[in-house]
Amino acid sequence: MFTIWRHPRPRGAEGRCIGGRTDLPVDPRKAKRLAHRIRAHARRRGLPREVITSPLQRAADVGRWLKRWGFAWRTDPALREMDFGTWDGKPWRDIPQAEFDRWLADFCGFGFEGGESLNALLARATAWRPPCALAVGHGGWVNARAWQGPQKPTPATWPAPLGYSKSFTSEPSAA
Ligand SMILES: Cc1cc2ncn([C@H]3O[C@H](COP(=O)(O)O)[C@@H](O)[C@H]3O)c2cc1C
Repeated sequence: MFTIWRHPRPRGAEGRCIGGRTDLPVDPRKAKRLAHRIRAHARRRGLPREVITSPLQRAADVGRWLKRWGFAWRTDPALREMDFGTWDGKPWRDIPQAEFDRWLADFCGFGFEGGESLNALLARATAWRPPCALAVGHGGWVNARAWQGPQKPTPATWPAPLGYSKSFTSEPSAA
């Protein structure tokens, strides 16, 4: 079993398509606050002081605080948010409606011009093996890990992301 937190609210995300290619900063006080909560979570449950995070700073900065407090911290690119390709970082309003409609028409297979399809994210998140009980990552990744199917996600069934700094506990996927 492992618990993954979504990173704190980053700076500059409003109205933009922010994915695995856009490395937004996070307020150090917010990163420290989440790190405190993760440390308390580990202490309450007697968990090893070990954490793994996405390499993107909005998640990694939480790992850096925990490292200062004696945790073993490492990053794993497999925890990155979905790569939205040429859309990544752009204001949603700047993405042509026709392109957006192409995505909605092929929600899981659409590749975002040089990015990663939702199918690929689902495969990546499902296959991930937790090396420790504590992780910090991203909203889309957590949704992909939590997706139970059997149907493939659609624009109507894809859930809203976990709130910033909120957690999800997942059973290790049975191999
Ligand atoms: C299919 C899909 C649709 C999304 N729409 C937004 N996000 C995701 O990408 C953004 C960045 O996530 P974070 O802030 O946690 O790094 C958020 O809007 C989140 O919901 C999506 C992710 C996926 C996979």
